[in-house]
Amino acid sequence: MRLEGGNSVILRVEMDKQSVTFAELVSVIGHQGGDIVAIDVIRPGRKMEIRDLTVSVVDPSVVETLSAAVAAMKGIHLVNVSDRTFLLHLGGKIQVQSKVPIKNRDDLSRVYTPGVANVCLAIRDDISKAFSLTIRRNMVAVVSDGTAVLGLGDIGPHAAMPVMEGKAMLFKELAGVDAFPICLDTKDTEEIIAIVKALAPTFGGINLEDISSPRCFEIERRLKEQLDIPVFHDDQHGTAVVLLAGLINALKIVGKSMSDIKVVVCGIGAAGVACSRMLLAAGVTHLVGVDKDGAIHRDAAYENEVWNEYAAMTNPHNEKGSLSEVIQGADVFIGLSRPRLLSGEAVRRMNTDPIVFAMANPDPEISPEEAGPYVRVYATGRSDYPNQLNNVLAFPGIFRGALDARASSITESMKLAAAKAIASIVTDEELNSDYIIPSVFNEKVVPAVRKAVVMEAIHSGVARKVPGDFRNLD
Ligand SMILES: NC(=O)c1ccc[n+]([C@@H]2O[C@H](COP(=O)([O-])OP(=O)(O)OC[C@H]3O[C@@H](n4cnc5c(N)ncnc54)[C@H](O)[C@@H]3O)[C@@H](O)[C@H]2O)c1
Ligand SMILES: O=C(O)C[C@H](O)C(=O)O
Ligand SMILES: [Mg+2]
Repeated sequence: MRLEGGNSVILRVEMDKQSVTFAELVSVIGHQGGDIVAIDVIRPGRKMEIRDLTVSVVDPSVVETLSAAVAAMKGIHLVNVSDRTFLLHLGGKIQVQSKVPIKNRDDLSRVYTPGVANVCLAIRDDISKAFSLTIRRNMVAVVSDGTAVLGLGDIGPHAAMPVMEGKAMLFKELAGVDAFPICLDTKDTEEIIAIVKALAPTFGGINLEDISSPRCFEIERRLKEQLDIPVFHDDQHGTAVVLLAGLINALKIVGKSMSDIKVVVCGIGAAGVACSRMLLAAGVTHLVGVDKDGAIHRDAAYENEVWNEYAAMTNPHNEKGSLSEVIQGADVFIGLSRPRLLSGEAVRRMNTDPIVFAMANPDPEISPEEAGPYVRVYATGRSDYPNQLNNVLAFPGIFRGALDARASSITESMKLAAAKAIASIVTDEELNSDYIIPSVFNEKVVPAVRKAVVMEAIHSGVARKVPGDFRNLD
């Protein structure tokens, strides 16, 4: 059995108490490398009893032998073995909830016909009232076509849904933004643009997610042109914001500056292109991008037009070759590609105090175990290692700020301000190689990002409203 996210399983067992004791069961599980961390009695009984045992294992590969040993015990019927992560997904992770109860005719006639009609007419006469009188004010669409889901690739719209539901949960839990996942059964650029455009009256913002490159660039650009609400491709810009925040702090640890470092970005897709642009805007000059066929350089004519633009703005020495060649002497590696593409041996050939951000999800380009002996600062996109560089640090606060300022778009300066805000949460006293970026659970993150985004929205003229808590600020 493959354990998904966490090393524990739930065994549902039916016990015949006349032929087996609980102590015997505990002993068999312990013998097989399992540790019972929780017990729930599902159906009590004097003779037969059903219990759910949450069993933690250090090595997930023992689950099969452990289950077989339990199933083989006299007086035990192993009803099923479930992964806690799968159980958590039963029936999906979010639901729609009403804000007001409907208890009587009076309530009914106000939330619904006839009362609702006047509200509709008020919006017909002044469309901006949709922001005050409907869910639009606080509602974001999380839109995916399932073509670049995490690092899993094109797994389709149905399989993408758990990630999109997860993003919606994070919006709500971290920033109070209502978000709805929408997985589209089309990969056609024109169709996606038309559908999202048609959906826009329902939403105050559009978060594009896990749409593969290069289509994602065109889809985002065209939707930004056509819509007057923020359109934000999270894998590009959320990632770039967090990456910059992490790099600002990592460079303080190694005492290097943006203008002096050589950066190698691996995976020049949605995230890789946007992160590279962000780094160039932040002052990096020596940046080399590497994709499947090696370094992106100016002597090639790429079918992917974005790579031709990329070649023009990066790789100052027009380096060619594979990742293991161009990594030579690099100060920073940024992985936004696939698992296990970087070897410890390659990291050994980087400059002194190498910084490795292996951000592919769910499995990084190099594991912490392999990178450990050679790196000075190491980060991944995952929550189970130190230094989680994940766009979840950015998108909730960015949309919170954009919605509160009723911004018509999210500008470059809003993103830059968000990156600096995230970086600044880690104080100089706290900063160390295992703490370059605040935790997702750090309660300062969303307010700091929101504030930075609102201020910049006002300065850059895209705010259509000044939130109450900003009215008396200069
Ligand atoms: N930590 C985060 O916050 C975060 C955010 C966004 C994306 N990511 C991760 O980054 C990866 C890319 O995401 P994306 O949305 O940009 O996807 P994408 O499909 O747009 O880009 C992936 C790129 O990797 C390239 N690639 C594939 N094999 C390669 C190889 N052997 N060597 C070099 N490049 C190779 C592909 O050609 C493509 O250009 C995924 O693993 C994703 O989970 C992480
Ligand atoms: O979903 C994540 O954890 C981050 C990012 O959006 C990704 O696609 O990997
Ligand atoms: Mg994503």
